[in-house]
Amino acid sequence: MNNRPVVLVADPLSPVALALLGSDVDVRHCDGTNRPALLAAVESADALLVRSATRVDAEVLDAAPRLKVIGRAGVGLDNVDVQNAALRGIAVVNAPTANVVSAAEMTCALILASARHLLPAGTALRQGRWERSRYTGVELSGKTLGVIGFGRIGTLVAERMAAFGMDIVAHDPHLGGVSPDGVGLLPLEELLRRADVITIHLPRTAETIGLIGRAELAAMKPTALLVNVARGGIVDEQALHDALVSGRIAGAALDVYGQEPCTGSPLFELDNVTPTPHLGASTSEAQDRAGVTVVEAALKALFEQPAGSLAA
Ligand SMILES: NC(=O)c1ccc[n+]([C@@H]2O[C@H](COP(=O)([O-])OP(=O)(O)OC[C@H]3O[C@@H](n4cnc5c(N)ncnc54)[C@H](O)[C@@H]3O)[C@@H](O)[C@H]2O)c1
Ligand SMILES: O=C(O)CC[C@@H](O)C(=O)O
Repeated sequence: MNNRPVVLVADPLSPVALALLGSDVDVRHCDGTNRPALLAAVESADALLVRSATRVDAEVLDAAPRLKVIGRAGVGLDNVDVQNAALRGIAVVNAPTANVVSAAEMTCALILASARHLLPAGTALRQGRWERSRYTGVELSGKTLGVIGFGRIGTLVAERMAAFGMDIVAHDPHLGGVSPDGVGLLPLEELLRRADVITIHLPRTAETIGLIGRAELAAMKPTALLVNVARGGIVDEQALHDALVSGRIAGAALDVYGQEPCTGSPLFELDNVTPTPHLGASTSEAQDRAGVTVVEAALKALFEQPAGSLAA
């Protein structure tokens, strides 16, 4: 069928979501991280579907005269120029709840892995070294978890880690001093001083970039573990490297990086760092939910008449 709206899929989406696109649209694929390919393909696109890898900035919007809707299959919208899209009348839809359980479970996995040195101990064993005393860990029960950003994922992490016997404190200035479930809200400096494990669950915004830098790392306990499953750039990676090398803090687990994909970093050389390649949302359940949410929203934007235009 000719004249079908073109839906450009620029990051891998779940097969369930792709099947839902159906035959009323012309589905095309490109690698959104390949800039020339993206700029060429978006020219004929009526809808653009992405995850976190494709950057949808002014240059992409300039190259997309037909675009009506951008679907972001996940939570963070920091890779989409939302304001610019709005000025052009392009709808932007995301899936704000689709992957939050997966991201929270990933965070808990990284907290446990860091506390018990699972990655370096397993790596040593694969290399033939049985290093039991080197990898003595710490218990989490009775320790304090500091959650920076107490929204959907931060709350889910707190609930889960409370089941391990952790005391929970949080920092979130946007909650107006009132936290769900009576969790103590603290100023950032106090949380940094008190927490044994600190986990970050913030959007990347002008306000949060560089929020955890040298001064904040210096305020933490020398035994502290820092976990970031939110966004790269919120933690200053050079300052973190220095703090980990000098023993200023004990360890870190990172799912996200200032530049992605990140295939080489001095942080990856350190035994007390547990790195993962932005896997927080990478479960089949989360990807199905996120993909279906944005496909449904994109089809609605393409085929439903906006209110007020029906009589025209
Ligand atoms: N690693 C992954 O795969 C993965 C998966 C999902 C989400 N994420 C990231 O996690 C982030 C958080 O997701 P969410 O669903 O919990 O979002 P959310 O909007 O529910 O919660 C974010 C919280 O951060 C708070 N906040 C904003 N600025 C702050 C600041 N300067 N200091 C303290 N708190 C601040 C907000 O008030 C809000 O309560 C997303 O924006 C996304 O970037 C990563
Ligand atoms: O699956 C992805 O692309 C990661 C998405 C995740 O970082 C999010 O913000 O939802």
